[in-house]
This record gives sequence, structure tokens and C-alpha cells, in this order.
Amino acid sequence: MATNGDQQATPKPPPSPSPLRNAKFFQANMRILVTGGAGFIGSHLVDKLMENEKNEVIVADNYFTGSKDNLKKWIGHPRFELIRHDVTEPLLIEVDQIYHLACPASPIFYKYNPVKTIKTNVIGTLNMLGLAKRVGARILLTSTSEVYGDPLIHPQTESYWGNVNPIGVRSCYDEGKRVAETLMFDYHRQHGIEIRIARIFNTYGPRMNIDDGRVVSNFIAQALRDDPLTVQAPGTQTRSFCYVSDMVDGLIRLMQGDNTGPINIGNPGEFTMIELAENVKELINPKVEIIMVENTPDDPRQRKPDVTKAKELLGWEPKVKLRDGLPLMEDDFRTRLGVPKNK
Ligand SMILES: NC(=O)c1ccc[n+]([C@@H]2O[C@H](COP(=O)([O-])OP(=O)(O)OC[C@H]3O[C@@H](n4cnc5c(N)ncnc54)[C@H](O)[C@@H]3O)[C@@H](O)[C@H]2O)c1
Ligand SMILES: O=c1ccn([C@@H]2O[C@H](COP(=O)(O)OP(=O)(O)O[C@H]3OC[C@@H](O)[C@H](O)[C@H]3O)[C@@H](O)[C@H]2O)c(=O)[nH]1
Repeated sequence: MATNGDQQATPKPPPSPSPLRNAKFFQANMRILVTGGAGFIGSHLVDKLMENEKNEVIVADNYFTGSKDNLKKWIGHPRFELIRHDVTEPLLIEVDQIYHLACPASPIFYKYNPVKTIKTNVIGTLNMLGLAKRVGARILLTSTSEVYGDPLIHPQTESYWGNVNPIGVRSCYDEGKRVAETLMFDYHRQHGIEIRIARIFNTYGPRMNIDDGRVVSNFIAQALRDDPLTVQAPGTQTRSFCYVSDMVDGLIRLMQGDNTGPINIGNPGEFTMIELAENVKELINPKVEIIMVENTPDDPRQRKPDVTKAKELLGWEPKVKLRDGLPLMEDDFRTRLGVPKNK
């Protein structure tokens, strides 16, 4: 007989959701928790979810890298609630879906307090799975392309197990997300929880912190301030950049569909960091200098998603090309930095 610990056991059916879900006369809105909803991707996701009048959105965030400012248009709205909460503590609320994003995402922030980063990924994800189990909610984890580490196959498919340093300075994030994925599947197999895992590749767009430290926000802020664009050596390392509206569309499709994932969500357009700097220079400030600076350990040398699965299973593919997305982000950064277009 299959036991709870048996990896091959058939998944149990999920716990039943609230009876209100099938109620005829009660107002049965979809109650959606977004952890990390005050951050960059989270706040765009909230905007999209709030467009549907059947959705009630609850954000839980500790404001480590996020800000209430990102959600100011929703504060006071009857279908919206904002809770100052750290996911490393349990949260007792009633919801139907959980988008679990809470986690610092920029390397300079996740390396700042690595122990807290790993606690957020492990204890935070356990707490959110416990909540999902108690109330029968479906839960989506925003995992990352960093689970592939410094990948030895290219482009990366979901079946690739990765090449991750378990004791390096990035491990609190990479290994933290890998454990978070493991926890998701263990709760699915052992308790029948409905799970969804998105492996997000580098995403950019308006509302990124100006001093977030990630490459696209750094280059745009530097170009607007007439500071040199700092390409970290050797500059031939590659990334593939997805515009945030495409990302949000992919996350919602994954949540609403029938596949657990993991599914890569990202834009396969691949650029070296030198090419990215040249694009920013040409589009935003042709006079700006590009300089080479020292890199940090374990920087992945190449990254590009294979999005076949997302296309086939979610009917999703990215629409916004890098050269169309950069000017949209430039406009937002100009407004926030107070740098008009024709200065
Ligand atoms: N943006 C990307 O390129 C990218 C790529 C891969 C994965 N992701 C994942 O997507 C999610 C969102 O990333 P983002 O780019 O919007 O980053 P972000 O830093 O803007 O947002 C993260 C949010 O989580 C909150 N948070 C952090 N620790 C918390 C805690 N312990 N309790 C409660 N809230 C906490 C922060 O305050 C912030 O609002 C993260 O899980 C990240 O790992 C992002
Ligand atoms: O100013 C800079 C910043 C960064 N870089 C380079 O740009 C590349 C991308 O660096 P970023 O800091 O933007 O992000 P990374 O791709 O290293 O990590 C990201 O991956 C996906 C997500 O999970 C996270 O958002 C983050 O970990 C790296 O090769 C880095 O060396 C520069 O050349 N100049």
C-alpha cells in the first residue's frame, strides 16, 4: 500500500475549497492572496487581477524591497486589502488562490541578508503551503531561471536539473528556490494541494526600483543620469529579458490552467550584457560611456528559456521585444528621476 512518504503515491484529491465557492446566493468572489504584491512584478499582477470585478485581492508584504507607493491606486478600494506581513510568520486568512512571490529578487538585495533570504524561501513557502492546505487554496510559486544555476545546456528546458553551487554567495536564493519547488511538489503529492510553478526568466519594466541593482534598471538609470553604463566582466554573459506585462499574462494563465509546471516563462530573445548596454545607449543616451567593471562570483554565463511548454500548455508567448519595452521603462524612470525627454 502506498504510504505518505512514497514518492510514487498517486496524488490525493485536494481539500475542498470553501462552500462559498459554489454558493448560489452569496457573493462568491475569488479571493486572491498575492505575497510580495508591493514589489515590481507583484504590483503589476495586482493591477491585472483588480481589472476583474469578481476578484478580491489581498497583498501581504513586509516592504523589504517593495513599496506601498506601487499599490497606491488600490488603497481604499473595497475589493483590495494590504497587510504588512512577513511570510516567515504564519498567516491565517481565507483565500481561494495564492500567488506566492514574496522574496527579494535582485542579487544585491538577496545577498544582503542571505539567512533571511533562505528563511523567506523555505519557511515562507512552508507557511504559504500550510495556508493553502488549511483552506484548500491553489498556490502558484514564482520560482526562477536561477534554479538552472550556471547552465550546461542551452537554451534551458524544464527537464534540465541545473548546475548550482550549493555553498556560494547566490545559493541562498538559487537553492532557496529549489527547496521551495521541492516543498511545493511534496505538499502536492502528500496532501493533494493544487500547485503551479513558474520559472521566471529576467523580467523588466516600469516600477522597478531605481536602485534595484539589476542590469536593466541600472543601465537605464545610469543613461538618464549621464553616468557610465557598468558592464560587469566579461560582458559576453547572456540574459533573455521579458517585459512585465507578458510575465503577468503568463502567470495568470498558469494559475488558471491545469498544469502544475514547472513551466519556463520568459522571452527567448538573448543578449550579451555588452549588447544590452549598446541598445540602451543607442535608444536613451548616445553620448553615454560604457565601462567594464568587476563581476561577482558564480554569475551565470548564459541564459535563455525554451518556452515550448508555455506555448503548448498555456497558449502563451511573449509579445514585447526588448527594443519596444526599453522605451516604456525609460518613460517611467524619467518621471521618477525628474529627467525630461529633451533636456
Ligand atoms: N524580476 C525578475 O527578473 C524575476 C526573475 C525570476 C524570479 N522572480 C521572482 O518573482 C518574484 C517577484 O520578484 P520582483 O522582481 O517583483 O522583486 P521585488 O523585490 O520587486 O519584489 C519582491 C517583493 O517581496 C517582498 N518580500 C520580500 N521578502 C518578504 C518577506 N519575508 N515577507 C513578505 N514580503 C517579502 C518585498 O518587499 C517585495 O515587495 C520573486 O519571488 C522573485 O524571486 C523575479
Ligand atoms: O550594473 C550591472 C548589473 C548587472 N550586470 C550583469 O547583468 C547580468 C544580469 O544581472 P542581474 O543582476 O540583472 O540579474 P541576474 O540575471 O544575475 O539574476 C536575476 O535572475 C533572475 C531572477 O531570479 C532574479 O531577478 C535575479 O536573481 C549579470 O551577468 C550581471 O553580471 C551588469 O553587467 N551590470
